[in-house]
Amino acid sequence: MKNTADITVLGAGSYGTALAISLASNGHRTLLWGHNPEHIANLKRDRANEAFLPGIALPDLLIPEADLATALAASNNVLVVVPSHVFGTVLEQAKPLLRDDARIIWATKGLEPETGRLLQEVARDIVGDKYPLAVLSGPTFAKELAAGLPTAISIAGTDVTFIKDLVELLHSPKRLRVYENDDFIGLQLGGAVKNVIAISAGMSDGIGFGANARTALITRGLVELTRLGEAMGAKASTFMGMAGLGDLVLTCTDNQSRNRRFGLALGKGQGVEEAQVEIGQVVEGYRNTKEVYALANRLGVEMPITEQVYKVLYQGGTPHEAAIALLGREQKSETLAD
Ligand SMILES: NC(=O)C1=CN([C@@H]2O[C@H](COP(=O)(O)OP(=O)(O)OC[C@H]3O[C@@H](n4cnc5c(N)ncnc54)[C@H](OP(=O)(O)O)[C@@H]3O)[C@@H](O)[C@H]2O)C=CC1
Ligand SMILES: O=C(CO)COP(=O)(O)O
Repeated sequence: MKNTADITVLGAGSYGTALAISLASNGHRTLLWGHNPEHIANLKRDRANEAFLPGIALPDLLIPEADLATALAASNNVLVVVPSHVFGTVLEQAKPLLRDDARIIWATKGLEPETGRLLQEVARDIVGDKYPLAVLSGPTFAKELAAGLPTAISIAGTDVTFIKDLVELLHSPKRLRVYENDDFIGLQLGGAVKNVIAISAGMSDGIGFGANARTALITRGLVELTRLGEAMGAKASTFMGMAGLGDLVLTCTDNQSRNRRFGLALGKGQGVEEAQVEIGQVVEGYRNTKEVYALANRLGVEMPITEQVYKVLYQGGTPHEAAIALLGREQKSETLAD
């Protein structure tokens, strides 16, 4: 069989598979690489990813692949969809196998563990300046995307041609609307910070608070994200789009979100570890709360919701204490500067 593809996806979990399904459904030959050969063998046998997206058939043009070298030789377009804590590791593995004309995009939502660096910095550090980079961000639950339900998403990066080609590959007039955006930093940051705010919204609902509290958290979470974004050179207007408000509303309000479900479990009194095990998939906000909180402190940006989530996850605080601390803050006017 020919070893060429229009795009190679790295990461065969929920979202990597969903994006690969979407690309293949658009008529593009898509290689889907996963690091576990047994999992890839199951995908080939079942023509479905029963572990992550049960019951959804893989289109004929989606080719599961267990060998990284084969996957990376097949296409110059490389879409990375692994959790943020292994993003660097996977790029390190990929680096010696990349084609000269490779172009790298990721749909990972998070920051580098410990350093809190944006993934664009991690990628540049590992692969150098040679390859165009891009990010995909926005409100997109894997299951709905894979099922072909209408979805919209944003894309930004370092190279206009790469972005245009990616829009061509991803956009579907029937299912997926892809918006070009010129704020590379803002799109990455939105995807990381919304995870933290979704945990807070889940905690609030888990405690038994109502729609008023949840909506206040989304709204003030957007203020925190915008403040941090502006301090990092992003545009405030980006956060009124797909990767800001869009992803906040999605993940804070719907139980498909693992970050929200994690918060819900904590709000109901479950422990951090127990809640993660029960969810069984990546909960990016768990690690990313630490990175976002540290980043805010380094930049002197006030992020009270993030601070309270941090206290619950890492300092033994309870969701009730977090709520009391937020409600008891000093009165202020509703402007970004405050
Ligand atoms: N699911 C969604 O709806 C969305 C997810 N995202 C983002 O996409 C990223 C991936 O999330 P998602 O697919 O949902 O996560 P899942 O938990 O569903 O899957 C993660 C996948 O990554 C694999 N993996 C873990 N470690 C490595 C490694 N070292 N090398 C290669 N593969 C590895 C896992 O394999 P194994 O099972 O063997 O550990 C698994 O297949 C996250 O940043 C998430 O925020 C963004 C938008 C939507
Ligand atoms: O990023 C997502 C939707 O846009 C997925 O959210 P969770 O990681 O919380 O499930």
